[in-house]
Amino acid sequence: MSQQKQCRIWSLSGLSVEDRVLLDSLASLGWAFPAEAECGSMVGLAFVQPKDELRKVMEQLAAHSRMLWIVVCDNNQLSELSRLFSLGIVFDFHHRPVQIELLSATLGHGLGVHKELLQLPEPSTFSHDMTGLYDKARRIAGTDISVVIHGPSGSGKEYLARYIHQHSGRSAAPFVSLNCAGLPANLIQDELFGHEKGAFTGANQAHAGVFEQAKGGTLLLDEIGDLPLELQGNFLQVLQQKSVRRLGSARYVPVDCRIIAASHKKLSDLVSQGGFREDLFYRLNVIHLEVPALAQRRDEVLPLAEYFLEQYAERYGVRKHLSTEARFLLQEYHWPGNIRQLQNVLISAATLSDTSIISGQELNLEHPQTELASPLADQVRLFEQQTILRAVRMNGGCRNKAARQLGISRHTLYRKIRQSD
Ligand SMILES: Nc1ncnc2c1ncn2[C@@H]1O[C@H](COP(=O)(O)OP(=O)(O)OP(=O)(O)O)[C@@H](O)[C@H]1O
Repeated sequence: MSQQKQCRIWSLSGLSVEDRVLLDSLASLGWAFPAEAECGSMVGLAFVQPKDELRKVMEQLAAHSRMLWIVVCDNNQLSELSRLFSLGIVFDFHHRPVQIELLSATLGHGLGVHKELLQLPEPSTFSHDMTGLYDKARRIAGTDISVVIHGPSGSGKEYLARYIHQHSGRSAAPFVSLNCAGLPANLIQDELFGHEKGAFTGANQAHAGVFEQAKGGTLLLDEIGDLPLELQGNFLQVLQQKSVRRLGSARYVPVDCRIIAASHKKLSDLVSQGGFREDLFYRLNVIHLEVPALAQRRDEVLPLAEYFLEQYAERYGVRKHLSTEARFLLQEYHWPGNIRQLQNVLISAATLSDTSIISGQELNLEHPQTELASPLADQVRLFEQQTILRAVRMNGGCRNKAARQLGISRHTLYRKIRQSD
């Protein structure tokens, strides 16, 4: 179902006949009201009835404060409910009798605003492989199956996880991410499971762990391969029991979130090396998604670069363009830091370049490290191959033109290409 004109319906004590007529009119303007579980929308239409206890209304809407609420109520309830407005929980009010066109416009505006507020990532996939990956992600988004995403740092693992969340029935609830790398075990434990006030010296306040924070939504455990072995056991227990207990508490809280684990290390390798529990691996790795390094999807480099420049233009009102040389260098670079590095390179070049055209030099790309350990002859051959490849690409694939540019005969160029194949 298209998410474009979806909104969630909420009501404490059912809908009146008048409200149902209103919904029919909205439907005729293209609005859909899917069930909560299928609804990808972040905007909700809350119906408040004259007999509703306003305190309860407030509590319930505040509990779903990530939703953007538009309230339909009676005129005399407006002043009391306006507190919700000042708390930032309600986006707008419409009082009965409602003007349908105006309400429809408010809902549309709400959808736009919410999307911007959360900066939901738009899928920008420009290669066949990546489109396939995102298609797969969309297919599994509707389920609660555990997913493991593997790929190098900066390649877009979290982006993909957010995409799954955004396309799931859980999108109105929080997306919470915890990076398990580089934190001492006791801190990770605290972040995962939380603690009660007074659970240890210095625990001045109760703290909800990420399982609780992600209630109803999605929990991304990034760099799960770095989770200490002793905590892997606790984590598995949470998954099996579907409940979590804060440190210092006797109470188990039900866990209601989809788990996505990401790692730049291959979990199956860690299992065989004894660094990751096999039972946890099988529990998590129901669906495996592989995000390739940017260097393995070179056809995406230039479209992504253009996409980042467009984003820059939208944000700063200045559209910068890439010179031919800059395009060529971007295409040739080895991108050890993947999409994150590409994004940083473009933002910095767009900011620092004096003119509207970004030159090759302004990209400030360091040269790829050649293997100094390899013999000189191999390095020369590698350099020659790269130069030829570059010349052929720069000449739109025409080998005759490339040979002319390189100052060698057509036969020599063909021979060298054959040798490198
Ligand atoms: N398909 C995409 N289109 C646009 N931007 C993307 C895409 N994939 C990733 N990005 C951007 O690239 C940057 C790095 O992505 P992300 O944080 O998802 O990588 P990661 O693999 O999770 O990195 P790390 O392992 O270091 O946490 C982010 O700013 C993200 O918005």
